[in-house]
Amino acid sequence: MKLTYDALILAGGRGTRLGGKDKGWVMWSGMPLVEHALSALSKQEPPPARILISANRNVDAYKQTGHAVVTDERQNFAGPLAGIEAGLMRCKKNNLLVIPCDVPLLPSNLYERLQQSLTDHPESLAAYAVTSEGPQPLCCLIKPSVAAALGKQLDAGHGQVLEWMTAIHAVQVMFDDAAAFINFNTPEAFQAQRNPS
Ligand SMILES: Nc1nc2c(ncn2[C@@H]2O[C@H](COP(=O)(O)OP(=O)(O)OP(=O)(O)O)[C@@H](O)[C@H]2O)c(=O)[nH]1
Repeated sequence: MKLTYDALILAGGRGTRLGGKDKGWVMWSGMPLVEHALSALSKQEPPPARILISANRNVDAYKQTGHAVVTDERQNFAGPLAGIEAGLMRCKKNNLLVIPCDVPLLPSNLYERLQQSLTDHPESLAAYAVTSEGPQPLCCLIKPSVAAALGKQLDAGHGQVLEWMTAIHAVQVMFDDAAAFINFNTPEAFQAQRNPS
């Protein structure tokens, strides 16, 4: 029997390196990044039972995608973990696949590989992607039972994602295709990808 899971698209950041733009609505290859993220999720096998969008601006526009929008409980852009915390408040049963909105080329086996690794390591609370370019801790699958520990971590002022993943002994899952995890977070990154094949 295949497991059911939910997904969370992180689109709640400041977008400072893109001049403060709301990254989910920045266009690339004919679509806003949030639509690329939705497309990447629809290609997962199986696709998520439910998709949540973590956003702190343009909430009504995100709702127009037809998915539930979750805003951070913490003020002033406390970072991606604050978005994950708010997502987990709405997802108490299923594992949660987290993806950032600014990684539009994600592989279609992201969920399958991360879930397999959690199945292989049942004691683990999370699994995240790693490529030859380094860890990609925001491309992760987490168990809902981690919510309380995450809240405490944030209360203590520790917002670093990799630090948290290390603290909870998350499993690393190696993906060969580093290009699939390219982060579109600077004007240069968009420029470099202007003509995708
Ligand atoms: N919910 C939520 N998501 C965030 C927050 N900060 C960053 N993110 C998301 O986390 C992912 C990685 O974000 P970063 O690139 O580190 O930060 P950013 O704010 O998007 O961009 P910069 O300000 O240029 O660093 C993106 O998908 C962001 O939308 C936050 O405070 N809350």
